[in-house]
Amino acid sequence: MIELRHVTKTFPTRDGGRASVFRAVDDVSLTVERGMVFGIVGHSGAGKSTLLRVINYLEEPTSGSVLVDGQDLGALGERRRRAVRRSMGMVFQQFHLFRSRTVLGNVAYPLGLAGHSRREARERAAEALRFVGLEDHARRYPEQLSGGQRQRVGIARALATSPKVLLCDEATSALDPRTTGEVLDLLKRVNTELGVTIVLITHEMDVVRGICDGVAVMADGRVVESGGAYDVFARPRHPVTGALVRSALHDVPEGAALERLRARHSGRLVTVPVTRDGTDGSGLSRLLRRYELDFAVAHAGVGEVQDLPLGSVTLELRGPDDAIDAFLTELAGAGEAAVA
Ligand SMILES: Nc1ncnc2c1ncn2[C@@H]1O[C@H](COP(=O)(O)OP(=O)(O)OP(=O)(O)O)[C@@H](O)[C@H]1O
Repeated sequence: MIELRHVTKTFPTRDGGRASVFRAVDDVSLTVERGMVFGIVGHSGAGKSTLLRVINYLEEPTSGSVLVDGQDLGALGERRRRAVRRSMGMVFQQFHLFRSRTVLGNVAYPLGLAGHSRREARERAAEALRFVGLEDHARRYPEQLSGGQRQRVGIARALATSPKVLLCDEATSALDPRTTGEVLDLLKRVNTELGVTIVLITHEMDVVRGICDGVAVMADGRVVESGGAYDVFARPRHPVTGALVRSALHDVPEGAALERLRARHSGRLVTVPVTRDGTDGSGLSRLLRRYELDFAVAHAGVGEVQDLPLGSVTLELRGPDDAIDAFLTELAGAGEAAVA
């Protein structure tokens, strides 16, 4: 388990020529349970990378504490702190592989640093490469691999030392959508088959949607909300979360998209959320039948988070005005309608 208690990280800066401090991470407390895939999301500059680097003390927090399995990293001696740090592997956006070493050499490298014999290092590296499906590429050099394969080498290297935790810094941001999916599937396997806890940071909601159990949303150095991935996305309480969710689902027509819908559909438009416990298709159709309303689907964006449906459909309602009003009132009463 990883526990952050009131963690703050400041950097010296100059404010109009005056020495000042910048709070990259500002009083963050959160808990990542063992065995979880935990996502930290937010826009660029929100403080995600700094927070991730604080977790394994690549950056020492200015104040607050980081506890890993109950051990306060700030209170440990150098030797024990290094041992805890070694139990956390790291995966980077730009892979950070040695160009002059083979794939096997790259994966074996941290094992050599950790004091394993050359033979043992190579055996364990070969095992890690098998896990990521690159055993046939062991003798190649990073340049001869695709971006997705390079990242799989990066993951194999992080796994070679058998970490309990994997910290992933925008691990898929340099990859195309299909390769992103493959790397996410691999990370999910690392989690379920090897029992490794994963903390990942990303600005892509699709990454979180794909594999995260829990999520924390960061803005201006702070965690503005956190919880189960589905709950946070289904009921965003902070505008940053709302914007991130909308940009991933594209489910609520706004601005020019809404104007285009209005030009195409002369009837009343209503956007209805689709959630696991809210209006599902059958409840909606029952309600439409009850008010004898006809409809056309104007827009829809429904995806999955943690294997559960999430999104919205926008309907053009057709029928008498008073029936539509009554329908909308009932829908709003159930806390479900957002009229477009
Ligand atoms: N070593 C440093 N010295 C000064 N400022 C820093 C340092 N590291 C980070 N910062 C500042 O802290 C803020 C948060 O940076 P951080 O990289 O953690 O954000 P992020 O959410 O990961 O964004 P990005 O995805 O763009 O990297 C930024 O404004 C950045 O300029």
